[in-house]
Amino acid sequence: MGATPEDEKILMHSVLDYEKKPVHVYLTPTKLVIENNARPRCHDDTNDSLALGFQPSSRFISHVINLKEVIAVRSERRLQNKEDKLSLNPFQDSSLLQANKSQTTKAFYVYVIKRVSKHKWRHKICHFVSKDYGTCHLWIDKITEILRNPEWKRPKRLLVFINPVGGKRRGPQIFNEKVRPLFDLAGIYTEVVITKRQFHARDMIYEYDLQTVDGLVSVGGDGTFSEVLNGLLDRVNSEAGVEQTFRHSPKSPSLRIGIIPAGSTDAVVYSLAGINDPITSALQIILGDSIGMDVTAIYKKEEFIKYTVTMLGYGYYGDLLKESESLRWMGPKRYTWSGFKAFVANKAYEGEVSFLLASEEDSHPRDRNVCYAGCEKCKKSVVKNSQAISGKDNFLEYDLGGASEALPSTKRASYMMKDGWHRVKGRFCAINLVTISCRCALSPTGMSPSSHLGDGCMDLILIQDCSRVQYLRHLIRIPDAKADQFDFDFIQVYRVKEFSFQPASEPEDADEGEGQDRNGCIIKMTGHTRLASDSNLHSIWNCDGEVFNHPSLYAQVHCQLISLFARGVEEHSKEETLIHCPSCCSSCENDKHDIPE
Ligand SMILES: Nc1ncnc2c1ncn2[C@@H]1O[C@H](COP(=O)(O)OP(=O)(O)OP(=O)(O)O)[C@@H](O)[C@H]1O
Repeated sequence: MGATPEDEKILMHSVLDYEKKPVHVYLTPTKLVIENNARPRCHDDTNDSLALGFQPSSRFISHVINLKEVIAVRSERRLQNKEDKLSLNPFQDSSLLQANKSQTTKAFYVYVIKRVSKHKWRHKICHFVSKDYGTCHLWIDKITEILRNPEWKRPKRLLVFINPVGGKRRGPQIFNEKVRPLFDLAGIYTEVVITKRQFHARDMIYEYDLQTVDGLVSVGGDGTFSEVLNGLLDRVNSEAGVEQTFRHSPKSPSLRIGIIPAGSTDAVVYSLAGINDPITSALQIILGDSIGMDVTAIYKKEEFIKYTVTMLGYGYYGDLLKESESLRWMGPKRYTWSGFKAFVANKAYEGEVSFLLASEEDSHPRDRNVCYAGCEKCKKSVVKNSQAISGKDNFLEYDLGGASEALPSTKRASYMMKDGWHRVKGRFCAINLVTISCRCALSPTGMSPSSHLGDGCMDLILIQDCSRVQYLRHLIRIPDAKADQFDFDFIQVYRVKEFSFQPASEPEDADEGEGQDRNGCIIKMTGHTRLASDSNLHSIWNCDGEVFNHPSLYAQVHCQLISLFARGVEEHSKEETLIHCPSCCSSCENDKHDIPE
């Protein structure tokens, strides 16, 4: 049961029927408190709608509804009018409707979210009946007024982009059947655009009057979200006069982005919510949940290419993507097949990786400190980052010595140069750089399970040239939440702020080092001896699931550059408490008002 709101101001009190029993109901600025009828009455029940000063007592409270988790409140009459017009009310089963027809004006419904299983949200309907029309409408008006509290930042108007070809091509259907009815219920106006081509969403964001909306919504996979993100960041930076030069400091947009998963991998949504469930994501948008997420800017040499949020993968994940692009007709299964082919090919690529370590002494990719909703590490990082930005160029300000000592037993084969950069040269099966954990259905804890959404760091995973058996041992640990997928001699992991890669075979190698101290030793990672062939010379980069053909790449992360309509992954133990909340489990179990999936 939630905290007793005895210390909260009581805005309203009435005796109402709830679950067919008379109960005392109290309204506070944040809660609806239901007290069972065992409490002795000290008020005239016929005129108690504003019985201020009558406090609930924790001894009698049977149910607390958190108003921050209320989607909407509706009168029964409004629902019945809608029912008459549409002949089907998606939020109510017909038996309940029939039963209530005799009380057309005295009942109201409170739609509140409920947690139905690990990370999955639905909504339930709490049905209240008052003695008269006036009391009923007083309750509706007062709750509606609280829900409109501007501090709760709930969106009222959204620009929605739906990719009709992403994933299993169900984007429009998912939006119309699962999301739109919830947005309508919450009174959110949407302008919907079904994208007609690649970059349609991005180009439209460049032109659209963004002042007229409270947020953008991407209905699709990671590629669609990436377009929306890049469109918004390009637009905001262009308007702010920020040139996207090498290592620029992008401006943070005030508009938030929501994501309704309808793609193949949905790694961003998975990492944000722990599940790729369109209804859960829609409910978090409605509640106005906000979370800051890191964004990585990537450059080819010094030329800005784009912003990314999930992963940059060279070698295994680059080859996998290259293969999968020609197999789009297979839908999401193409990744399994391409992954198998890339595994069998077992290629390794030569090059030099350079990186600037993060200064967080207490943080590294193997610390098992998972990022959950309300993550303290992310909260601290945003403050620390804003202090760093307000200082001068932070390029050489990281405490590299401290960070080096703090890293755990990870095999450290890098060499730190005088300029603070670490270098690793060798042959790599995979170079993976993740900005967030990159969870997905195949890997529920992600490519880097301890990566944070908003700590201003990327996790660098270097997989040295190794045998198929060794690589397979690593791969099979990825979906296993208890195993350490990085605990191998051929894998190194680092938490970094900046990164660059130069392939050994690129002609541009001749120019490298301009303006930087490149003197000093490079520790070589020795791998298996292979016969070099042309196809082994270089891979491509997999950037958020999109191909980037140029092997040399530079990446810099920006702490919580973007705000999303999301809550973060709720910790399982906390969720269980909520699911089995003794005060509400009976109404949760009895609820049968889900939108059909
Ligand atoms: N009408 C369209 N026709 C062709 N391509 C489109 C259209 N609309 C959007 N796109 C492009 O489709 C690409 C793939 O979309 P998306 O990433 O959403 O799906 P996915 O690849 O199946 O999912 P995921 O990225 O999660 O694996 C994106 O790059 C997007 O720009």
